[in-house]
Formats: sequence, C-alpha cells, structure tokens
Amino acid sequence: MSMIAAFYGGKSILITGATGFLGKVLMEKLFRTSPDLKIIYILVRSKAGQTLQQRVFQILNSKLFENIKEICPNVHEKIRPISADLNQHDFGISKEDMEELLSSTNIIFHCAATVRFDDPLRHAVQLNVTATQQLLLMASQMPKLEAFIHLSTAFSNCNLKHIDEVIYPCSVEPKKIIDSMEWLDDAIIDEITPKLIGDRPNTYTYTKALGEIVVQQESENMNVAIIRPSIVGPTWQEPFPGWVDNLNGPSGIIIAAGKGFLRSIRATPTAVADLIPADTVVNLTLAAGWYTAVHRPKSTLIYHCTSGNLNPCNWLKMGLHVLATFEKVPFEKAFRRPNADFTTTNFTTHYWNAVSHRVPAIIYDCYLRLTGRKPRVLKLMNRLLRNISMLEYFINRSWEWSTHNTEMLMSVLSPEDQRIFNFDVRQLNWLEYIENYVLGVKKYLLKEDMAGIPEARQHLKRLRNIHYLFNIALFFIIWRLLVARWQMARNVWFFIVSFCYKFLSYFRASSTLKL
Ligand SMILES: CCCCCCCCCCCCCCCCCCCCCCCCCCCCCC(=O)SCCNC(=O)CCNC(=O)[C@H](O)C(C)(C)COP(=O)(O)OP(=O)(O)OC[C@H]1O[C@@H](n2cnc3c(N)ncnc32)[C@H](O)[C@@H]1OP(=O)(O)O
Ligand SMILES: NC(=O)C1=CN([C@@H]2O[C@H](COP(=O)(O)OP(=O)(O)OC[C@H]3O[C@@H](n4cnc5c(N)ncnc54)[C@H](OP(=O)(O)O)[C@@H]3O)[C@@H](O)[C@H]2O)C=CC1
Repeated sequence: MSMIAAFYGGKSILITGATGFLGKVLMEKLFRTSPDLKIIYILVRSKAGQTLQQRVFQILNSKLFENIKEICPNVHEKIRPISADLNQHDFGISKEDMEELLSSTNIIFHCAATVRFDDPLRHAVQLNVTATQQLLLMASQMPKLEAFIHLSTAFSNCNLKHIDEVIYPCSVEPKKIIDSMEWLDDAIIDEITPKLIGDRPNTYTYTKALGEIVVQQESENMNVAIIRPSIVGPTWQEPFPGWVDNLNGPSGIIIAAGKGFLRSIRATPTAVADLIPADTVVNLTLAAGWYTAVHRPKSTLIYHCTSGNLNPCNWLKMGLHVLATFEKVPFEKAFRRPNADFTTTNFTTHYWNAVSHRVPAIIYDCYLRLTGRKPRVLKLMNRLLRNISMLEYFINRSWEWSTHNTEMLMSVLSPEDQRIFNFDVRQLNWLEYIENYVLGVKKYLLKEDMAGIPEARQHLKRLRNIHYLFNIALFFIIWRLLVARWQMARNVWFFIVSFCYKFLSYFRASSTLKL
C-alpha cells in the first residue's frame, strides 16, 4: 500500500489555482491515487461568463479527467468550489464558506499565481505576495492543518547562477512592498519597478521571491514546504503523455515554429533547457505534502524540481527534435514550412527578424489587402517577436540548482511510492518526451485531428512549391535589374549564356557521332 496515497485518504484538501495548468494535474492525481479523500476545496473565481459550477464541470469533463469518474464515481461530490478572488480582501469568501474552510482543512496546496512576465508590479505583488500572506493568515487559524505547500519557481532567484534550496533575502522587505502598494500611485510604481526588481528580468520572478520570504516569515508553528519547479512542460507519463493546456514556456514557441511563423529565435544552443514535466512536479508536491505533515521537519524545506543537474538537455537538442517531429506530425494550415534556426548575435537576430519574419508578413498582408481582406499578419508577427523577447532571458543562460532535499525525499519513499509518485527525472527520455510534447501541443492545444496529417503534408508541399517559385521569380527580377544597369553583370550574363551554348553544342555533336 502506498503510504502517500493512504495519507491523503479521508483528508480535506484546499487548493488554490486548481483551474490552472498544474492545479488540474494535481487534482487529477489526488483523485486517481486517493479516491477515498474526503473533499477537495478549490478557490475559484467566475471567469469569461462562466459560473464556478460550469468551470468545474468543464474540468471534470475534460480529457485529463477522463478516467476519474470510473476510479472515483462520486468525484462531483468530493470537489467543492468556493467562490473566491485572491485579489480581494479575505478573498471575497463568504462567512459560511470561510468557517467551513477554517474548521475542516487538513492540507493546503497554494498554486495560484500570476505567471505573466509583463504584469505590472502592483498586480504581481497582490497575487504572488499579498494573497500568499493572507492565505497563511487563514492557515494559521486552521486547527486541523497538517501541511501548507507553496508552489514557487526555481527562477525566483534567477539573478544567481548557483541556487541552493534556501530562501534568499531581497533588498526590500516584502511587508514594506505590500504596504507601499497601498499608497503609491501607478505612475510611481512603474518608475520604481526596475529599481526594485534589480537584476531579475521581470516582476514575476521578483514577486515569487518575495512570496517565499513571506512564507518563511508568516508560517510560525506551521508545517510548510516550498516547491520550486523550473519550466513546467506537459505531462511525461500520467495520466497520459503530452497533456498541456496553455501557451506558457516553450509551448507558444513550438506553435509559432510549427505553423511556420517563427523562423529564428535568439537562444544559446548549449544552454540547459531546464524543463520539468507537470506530472513530475505534482508527484514531488504530493510527496512533499506527506513528508511535511508526517515528519514535520524543523525548518521550512525547499525542494528544487528541476532536470538540469540530473538529466540535462540543451536548447539545441530540444529545437532539433522539435523540428524533426514537425516532419512526422505537421501542424495544419501552416503559414510557411516549419524551418527555424537559433541566432546568437544582435546583428543576426535583427537581420533574420527583418528578412524571415517581417518581410514575409508584409508580403502576406499585401496579398490579404489585394484580395479584399484585412491585413493582420505583421501585427501578429510583431506581437510574437515582442513576446519572445520576454522569454529570451531564460534561453540564453544556464543555472545550477542543488537538489539535496529532493533527493533526500526520494530516498525516504517506499519502493511503491517511488513508483506511484515518481519524480526521478533521471528516467526521462528526452527524445520521447519532446515528441510527445509536440504531439500534445497539436492535439490538446491546437485541437487538431491526427486524421488531418495527410492534408497538412499536402499543404506543406504546396508551400514548398510556392517558396521555390517565389525564389526563382525573385532571382530573375534581381538579375534583370542588374543586367539592365551594370556592364559587369551583362558580361557575366554573356559568359554564362555562351558557356551553356558551347556545352549544349558539344553535347549534341558527341551524341551525333555515337549514332
Ligand atoms: C544547426 C542547426 C540548428 C537548428 C536549431 C533548431 C532551432 C529550432 C528553433 C525553434 C523550434 C522550436 C523550438 C522549441 C524550443 C526552443 C525555444 C524554447 C523557448 C522557451 C522559452 C521558455 C522560457 C520560459 C521561462 C520560464 C521561466 C519561469 C517559469 C515559471 O516559473 S512560470 C511559467 C512561465 N510563464 C510564462 O511562460 C508566461 C509567459 N507569458 C507571458 O508573460 C505573456 O503571456 C506574454 C508572453 C507577455 C504575452 O502577453 P500578451 O498580453 O501579449 O499576450 P496574451 O497572454 O494575452 O496572449 C496574446 C496572444 O499571444 C499568444 N501568446 C501568449 N503567450 C505566448 C507565448 N509564450 N508565446 C507565443 N505566443 C503567446 C496568445 O495565444 C495570444 O494569441 P491570440 O489569442 O491569438 O491573440
Ligand atoms: N507553469 C510553469 O512553467 C511554472 C509554474 N510555477 C508555479 O506553479 C504555480 C501554478 O502555475 P500554473 O498552473 O502554470 O499557472 P496558471 O497560470 O495555469 O494557473 C494560475 C492559477 O491561479 C489562479 N488565479 C490567478 N489569479 C487569481 C485570482 N485573482 N483569484 C483566484 N485565482 C486566481 C488562476 O485562476 P483562473 O483560472 O481563474 O485564472 C489559475 O487557476 C504558480 O505558483 C507558478 O508560479 C513554477 C514554475 C514554472
């Protein structure tokens, strides 16, 4: 019997961010391995015109949860959405709901966050710092609480090269930052943001670092652990390979490259692509929840959930295998044939952005205009290039994360738990994983049918022919212009024509002799 699965049996679990990418994988695994758990409370806000119930219904009826109804037939009763907005005071939770949460919760998994890199500091602080502080305050009033697990990121200290499983201080205390957000106006906050984030690349990594300090400061007498995943990719094995449902990390780039929009990206080919599968993160999170509650370590343990030090893969290997997979499973309705390369200098990046990205976009927009449609490709391209520039920091550097706590946790698990809650990334076969990643993007993100592959191949052949025709036409136009204006070009042209003529005459003469 799995000790971890048994531990979650009969428990009341509170999850924030359950509607997010990791939150959904976490819930699915909990229901699959501990169907006898008592209840999962999820803090959900109504969004995009959907009520809480509709959002839960959508999750439970998704492909990810396909097998759960068999394993846990009363799953609908065991999931209790609580209307909450983490941006509001007390999360806007009703008195009755709050009472129930405070009196019943045994375990908290805090996954909610803003993961956007370009969020204004005020919003990022509100969600990643203030909401964490408020949740800890709630947690401190929960008599039955056994463990509080906080999801952070391995990049919260990305300003360092070597990162240990410790909490690093920030130059300004989180409490001061929280207070200042109350009275500073937006213009001043925007002005001081670069100074506050210092050598971190964005408000996301900065506020996640502040969030960790808050966890350390506000968790007195609580059993707390922090999980720091690197770049979370689709599922590796469970419940099935390749599941992904958002554009974060490399997924958006894979779509852009597979659809032929993205032809080059500034990246360091040898830099470590520190991806970690979502199910690996969830397994470690659940194991850490069990360990924190049962073994009650004296201090807050931080677990690095990274792949680079145990089973490194670099961006070149990843890029090449992504491109190779496009050959096998092409995406539908590509703009151009997928063919991308890495650039490493400012000059080549700007050059290829102009030649391979903006010029084709302008040509296509002209075509749209001529056919009476609204031009939109250049706008889309500029947005894509802007978005990619925000990710560049992470694909041009490598980090070393120590993983002592994670390895310790692995070693204390029973063989059965090591199997059921496997987070040993050394067993990951990157080529297989990347192939499933591209397939997952096609199936679950783009919602493309595998039956459409022959048509997609035909479309790519047509694009190749258009590409050849375009190049030939371009060559002749340029040549014609050169010949018309430049004596040297005329001489070369004359030389080539007379050479071809002599060659053909010789060929014809020798074949006549043979006859
Ligand atoms: C010798 C031969 C050599 C050959 C070499 C071969 C090379 C081959 C190269 C290419 C092939 C394919 C390559 C694959 C691998 C290579 C490179 C991979 C790069 C990966 C980069 C990863 C970096 C991630 C680092 C993460 C570190 C921290 C991790 C965490 O802790 S948190 C999770 C990460 N968070 C994120 O990733 C959030 C990032 N996103 C944002 O911040 C925002 O979404 C935004 C990017 C700022 C965009 O904001 P907007 O307001 O403009 O957009 P919005 O979100 O509203 O969406 C607007 C439209 O844009 C689309 N979109 C959104 N996100 C992305 C995205 N990431 N990429 C592309 N497009 C995106 C979105 O769909 C919207 O479109 P619309 O709906 O049509 O309008
Ligand atoms: N994905 C990654 O690559 C990595 C993620 N992490 C960390 O893992 C955690 C989960 O990330 P991930 O699942 O990818 O993120 P998602 O963006 O997919 O999910 C974020 C979740 O937070 C919820 N949320 C956001 N704002 C509010 C709000 N005001 N009130 C209530 N809920 C809110 C969202 O709800 P809604 O659906 O309503 O928007 C959603 O459920 C985060 O803490 C992140 O920092 C760490 C490293 C890498």
